[in-house]
Amino acid sequence: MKNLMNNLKNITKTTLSKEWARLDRIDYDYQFKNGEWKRLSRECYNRGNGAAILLYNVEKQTVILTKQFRMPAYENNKNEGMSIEACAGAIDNNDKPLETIIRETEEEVGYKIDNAKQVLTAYTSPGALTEKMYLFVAEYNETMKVSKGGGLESEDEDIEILELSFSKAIAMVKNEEIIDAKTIMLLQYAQINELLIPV
Ligand SMILES: Nc1nc2c(ncn2[C@@H]2O[C@H](COP(=O)(O)OP(=O)(O)O[C@H]3O[C@H](CO)[C@@H](O)[C@H](O)[C@@H]3O)[C@@H](O)[C@H]2O)c(=O)[nH]1
Ligand SMILES: [Mg+2]
Repeated sequence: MKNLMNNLKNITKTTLSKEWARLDRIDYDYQFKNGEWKRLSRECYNRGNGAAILLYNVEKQTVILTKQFRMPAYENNKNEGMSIEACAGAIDNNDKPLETIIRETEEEVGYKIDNAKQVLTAYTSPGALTEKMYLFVAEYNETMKVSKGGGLESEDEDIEILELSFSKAIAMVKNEEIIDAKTIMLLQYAQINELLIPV
């Protein structure tokens, strides 16, 4: 690919690990603001992009979230392994974010949605991950519930489905029971744009 930045050249990539996802070391010459060139090196973890969705119900003033074990969070803090998150999934190579999120919503929480709106796009950790997340919202109701959800056994997913009042979810952000970034962004998006109103 053509290099669009003229303060960057001689980019080489070395794959350090390639099991579930790929860890590359990328070496490059970088020109600082003072004009000086220097060879630098950064490790980039590539597990593709992702999509996440906040399901909300205006009549009931509720949202659907998931709870699952996350080893990286547990590794950081043994009390934080069980993570409360908006439904989310990795985007397969040729999929569009919308296709991914429709599929993941059915697999993880059992709702067949027809109307999802993309509202935010965010790098989740641009110093370390190549991942960009596409964030959606959609209304849900009981007529859309088509299966029990819980995730794919074939992928060893073990997902608990939570239906919470919006007020409770916002309170859980404040008291740090919800500490997943994409989930906080989506809940705050809903609050700022008054999709739901916490009491
Ligand atoms: N064997 C194996 N399985 C893995 C590994 N890493 C993840 N998995 C499993 O692969 C499945 C992927 O499930 P998805 O629903 O597609 O993704 P996700 O884990 O929910 O991640 C979503 O949210 C993340 C941010 O919190 C995003 O990073 C990601 O892109 C995606 O949107 C999960 O069951 C997960 O446990 C690994 O290193 N080894
Ligand atoms: Mg998931």
